[in-house]
Amino acid sequence: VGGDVTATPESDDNEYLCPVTIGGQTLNLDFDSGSSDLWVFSTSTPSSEQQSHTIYNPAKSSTFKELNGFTWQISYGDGSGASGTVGTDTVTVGGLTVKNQAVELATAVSSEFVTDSANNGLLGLAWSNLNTVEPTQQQTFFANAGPQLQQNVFTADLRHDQPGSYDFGFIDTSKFQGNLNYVPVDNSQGFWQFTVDGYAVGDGATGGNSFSAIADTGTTLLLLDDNIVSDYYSQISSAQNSNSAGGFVFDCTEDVPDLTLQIGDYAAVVPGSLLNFSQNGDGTCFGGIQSDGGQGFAILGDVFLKAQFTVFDQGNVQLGFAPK
Ligand SMILES: CC[C@H](C)[C@H](NC(=O)[C@H](C)NC(=O)[C@@H](CCSC)NC[C@@H](N)Cc1ccccc1)C(=O)O
Repeated sequence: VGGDVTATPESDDNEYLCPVTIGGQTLNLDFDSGSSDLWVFSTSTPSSEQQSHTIYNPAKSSTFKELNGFTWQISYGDGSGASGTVGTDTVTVGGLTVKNQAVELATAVSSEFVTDSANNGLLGLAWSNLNTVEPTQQQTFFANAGPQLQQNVFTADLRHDQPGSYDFGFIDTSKFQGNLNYVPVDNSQGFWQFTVDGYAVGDGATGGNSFSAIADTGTTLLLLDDNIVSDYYSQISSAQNSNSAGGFVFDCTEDVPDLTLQIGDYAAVVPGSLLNFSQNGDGTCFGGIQSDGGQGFAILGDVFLKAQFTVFDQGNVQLGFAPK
């Protein structure tokens, strides 16, 4: 058994949204391999915060069960967050159904979520030890689905400015070139965390120290150590770190170099075209590479994941990468 679901980018590839059916109601959610809570805008969300969101109404679901007294509260690296109550329901993604899946109803959401009207909640795909439900931590959709999957994996094929896909339970070899390159994952902190062995800017030599990174489908950009960020932008003459823009910008006319991350034997190339991320409207462009804020590991978000086909292998606790 498996599932295949379309991942549709918001403008500027800011997020990728996928239809999820919960108790017969379909909402578009942000699939997030950097967290482990499945939460939704619901009838429990204050009407002032519901705005133009699609909301889940547990009262209309014949399979919803309240988990009395259970609560959740999550904070994200960008300062956003949400909290609320918990129940279970039947959740279907691309034809793959999990019964009695913990569904977290938002009673409060931060402004970033209120104003992001295309995003009606998150479906966490990190490891269940990151789930925030109390008093009893809950399993993710992927953890619950694992036993019924032909292969205990999901894959991500995100694209620039066009729909991509997530597949659960199988690896579609038509979606990538060559062979998959696997790297072991350290899931002790709940992330899909692994080691990057070096990097190269443009066609320069591969160097640098090895560093830790997480694969995070719910983060837009490619967030790296400040030293690597400085090295990269030193190759773009007009680049500057702009407080008003919130990061490194450069003239849109510039030729932006590729970045290669060496992951074991695999050279993961992120083409310059993806590293010229968006236009600021004043002739400058915003870079796809930005600082990881010094939290001790890099966050390989959608800018990186658009350039690779990625296998999140829950059964073997490893990640697989291949060019597309
Ligand atoms: C400040 C909070 C820290 C980062 C930490 N939280 C986390 O690590 C959470 C689970 N994950 C996240 O904050 C990040 C990974 C940060 S690595 C430290 N991934 C999920 C994020 N992209 C979800 C999102 C999607 C769309 C809009 C906004 C946010 C904690 O709770 O301690």
